[in-house]
Amino acid sequence: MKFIEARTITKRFRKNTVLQHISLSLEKGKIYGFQGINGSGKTMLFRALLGLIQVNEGAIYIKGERLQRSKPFPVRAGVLLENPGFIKEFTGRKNLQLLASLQKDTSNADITSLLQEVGLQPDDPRKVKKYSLGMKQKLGIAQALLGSPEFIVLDEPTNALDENSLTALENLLHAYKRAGATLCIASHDKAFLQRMSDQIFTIHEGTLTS
Ligand SMILES: Nc1ncnc2c1ncn2[C@@H]1O[C@H](COP(=O)(O)OP(=O)(O)OP(=O)(O)O)[C@@H](O)[C@H]1O
Repeated sequence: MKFIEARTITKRFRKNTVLQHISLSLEKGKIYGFQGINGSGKTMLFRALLGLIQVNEGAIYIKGERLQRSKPFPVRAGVLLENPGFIKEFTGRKNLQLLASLQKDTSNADITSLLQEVGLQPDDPRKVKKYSLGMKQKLGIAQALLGSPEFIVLDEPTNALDENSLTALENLLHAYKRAGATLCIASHDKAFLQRMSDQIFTIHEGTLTS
């Protein structure tokens, strides 16, 4: 069974068609790259696959189950979309602890290792409002990976990362893949996408090609 299947989905905002008859089929334990110019529809496609927007036509299936607004999302998903939400008055750890409290099976030790894995100091006393851009990006990635989700969606995860942090991110994402996660990654960094992806899709004006 496919992990995710989109069958001829179309999304329109009034007369503007932002996704056009997109079909795709994603397998478990693979990394899929998405490239395309600004405004081509990458984020919109991610929102649709996550059930965050309702499509006008077509359907999306996760592990064979049709996505429906009335039902909870069928698998645990971790998401980094533009402008991740943090509570800026809290430390990075406290932000993750808050999220983890919604998940029964994420311990403090898990949070410590995750912070280390993304390249943040687990006991950094600074509040997030004092974080640099790259640190916020790392915390956003940690939020997406918290609780080892089966489905990981990352929009521009390399933004603001230095060279060493980029290498660490690549290793980390490969580890999640080896553990069986399915990843969708949008990036303007072609070399990064080439290194990471089992398959790369290109989106152009809401239409998908591979
Ligand atoms: N809420 C909205 N209402 C109407 N149109 C929208 C809305 N959000 C995005 N769009 C339009 O949908 C299209 C696709 O946008 P999307 O954010 O998916 O692009 P993208 O490929 O992720 O771009 P970027 O590389 O800049 O992140 C664009 O034409 C955009 O203007």
